[in-house]
Amino acid sequence: MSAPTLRIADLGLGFRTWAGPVEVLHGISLHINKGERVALVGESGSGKSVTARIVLGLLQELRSARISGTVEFEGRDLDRLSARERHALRGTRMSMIFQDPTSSLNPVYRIAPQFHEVLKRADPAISEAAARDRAAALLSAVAIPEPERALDSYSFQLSGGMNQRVMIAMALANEPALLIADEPGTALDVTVQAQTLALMRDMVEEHHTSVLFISHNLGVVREFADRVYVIYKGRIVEHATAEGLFADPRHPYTRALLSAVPRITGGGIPEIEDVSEDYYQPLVVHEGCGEPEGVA
Ligand SMILES: Nc1ncnc2c1ncn2[C@@H]1O[C@H](COP(=O)(O)OP(=O)(O)OP(=O)(O)O)[C@@H](O)[C@H]1O
Repeated sequence: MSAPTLRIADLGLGFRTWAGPVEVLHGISLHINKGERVALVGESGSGKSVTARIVLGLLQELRSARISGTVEFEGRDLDRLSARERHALRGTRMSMIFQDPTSSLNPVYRIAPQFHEVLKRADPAISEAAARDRAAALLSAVAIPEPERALDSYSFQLSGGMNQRVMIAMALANEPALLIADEPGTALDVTVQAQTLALMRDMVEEHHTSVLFISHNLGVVREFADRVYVIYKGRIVEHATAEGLFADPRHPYTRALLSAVPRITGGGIPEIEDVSEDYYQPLVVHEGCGEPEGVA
């Protein structure tokens, strides 16, 4: 049996800061099998983005960060790879979609040369013409009506929704095994956000891409994810199928989150003000969550 796409075991993270050491992750474990869409959901500052940055191999380069535990990507321990090897994985075997497309599209270049750069990461010899053909096909696949025109545009000439589509097409251009999606669509209006998510779901289903979906938004998680890990202050507190989590939330923190949602608009995650000792209760794992593939 093949290894899971991602397996994180007992991941710890601390930073040295001017005010002294801070511990940010306290032994996180999670896995994503091939083709699974897994959400990491929690309030601001709980440790979602730093987890993603470790998976991408970015925090390993930061001298103030101290990382412990294991991160295996397609069966390979990231710790045993060189910085150059980790760099080579980004944009090829794993890629990232950010909440704001303008942060990953360069306003100074038209879309076509940006696709060329992306495709060159997996195929350094690809010609400009071949890259353009491939990019046009990718843009058609994400339902951009006039791909050739979009390729000759700058990102600021395209609508927010179009830019999201371009970004999804670029992120999937090299057929990554893992897509990390950090709050996709929150910068957009609700209709565009829903379309973007539906498109992303179709694309990853078609290519059996695994997804680590990082979100504040419980409504979106419910729509998109197969399984969910709820994170609270650097600890996973509940692990469930998406269906199980919403039907039967068991950890006090998850319950507080879900009961708070109807009171705010847009399904976003509220800051829970009544912090309770109960939120530090141990991890709750629901039945039916499965094990990482290939692990006895
Ligand atoms: N370079 C750093 N040095 C010190 N502390 C950091 C650093 N990067 C992140 N942190 C801290 O780590 C914690 C987790 O941050 P992280 O960005 O992962 O949160 P998050 O769950 O992604 O929040 P949000 O939803 O707001 O993006 C925060 O308390 C943050 O201040």
